[in-house]
Amino acid sequence: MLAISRMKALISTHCISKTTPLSLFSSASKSIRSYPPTQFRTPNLVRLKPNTFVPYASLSSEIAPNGAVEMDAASRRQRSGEIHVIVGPMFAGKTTTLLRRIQSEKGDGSNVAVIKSNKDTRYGLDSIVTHDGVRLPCWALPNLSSFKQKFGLDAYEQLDVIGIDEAQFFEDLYDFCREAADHDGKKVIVAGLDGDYLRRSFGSVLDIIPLADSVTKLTSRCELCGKPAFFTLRKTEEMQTEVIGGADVYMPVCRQHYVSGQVAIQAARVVLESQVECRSCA
Ligand SMILES: Nc1ncnc2c1ncn2[C@@H]1O[C@H](COP(=O)(O)OP(=O)(O)O)[C@@H](O)[C@H]1O
Ligand SMILES: Cc1cn([C@H]2C[C@H](O)[C@@H](COP(=O)(O)O)O2)c(=O)[nH]c1=O
Repeated sequence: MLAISRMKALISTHCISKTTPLSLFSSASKSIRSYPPTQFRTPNLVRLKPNTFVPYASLSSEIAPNGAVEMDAASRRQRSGEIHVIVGPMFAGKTTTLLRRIQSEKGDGSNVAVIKSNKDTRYGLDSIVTHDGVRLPCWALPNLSSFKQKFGLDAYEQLDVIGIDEAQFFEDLYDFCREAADHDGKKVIVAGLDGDYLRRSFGSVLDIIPLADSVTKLTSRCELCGKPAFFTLRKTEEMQTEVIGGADVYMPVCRQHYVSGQVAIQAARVVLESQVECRSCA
């Protein structure tokens, strides 16, 4: 109770109205600069991008000849970031959706960058590529913490939107997304597998759901019956979590075919293992 009344007193001494977001009380943002959600909109705010509002008084930006509002680095840092997560099984269109959103942001005049894991070397390291062959240049990195340094600190300041593909392979996903959205004011769009071939949580993708503004779960088509597919079946006998591959190794399946597929694969594995044992006995 004491703590709550102290907090209330602290808040009232700042003379902040009821509509002020809590982020304004963080030590990092002492002045009132940016207002994230639409419900906090007040008449003296100007709209820069969807869900980005900055008071006229603090606006430090220029109108480009094409009409786009160009923000300086300080304004970029002070506005509110966003995190959007796209999940689903393989072949569900996660990369396609990420690519479309990034291209749409670019079309709106945002500075964008896309990162993918350097573990996935299927289509080379310089682009993210959908299963349909659509590609976009990207940074292939071993981890996300190296991005700022590699991209360059000045260039990072200028970024509005960061896309992350194959997010399940990044161990530092949670810290990177939180820092980029909460402190650096970036919009982060993350695409990745929520589950592995055994339907276990994959990497840190599910850990960032509590940080997210939106979560989109996509489905594919079951390769065996054409019904909506929620899961990824591994067709080979490898048992480690990470095995890079495409349609040669994996297929999207519905619940019924996931269960029957797992039984068939397990039976095949038993047969193979007994054959190996027989050979070593002979
Ligand atoms: N075996 C397959 N099953 C389903 N879709 C496939 C398959 N092979 C290629 N595709 C195509 O892949 C597209 C999705 O590609 P992509 O966006 O890269 O998916 P994800 O990133 O979710 O794996 C589908 O729209 C479909 O046209
Ligand atoms: C299910 C599953 C997948 N992987 C790998 C296979 C691919 O290289 C990527 C997923 O790519 P996509 O863009 O979603 O098509 O992840 C894995 O290593 N382990 C798994 O269990």
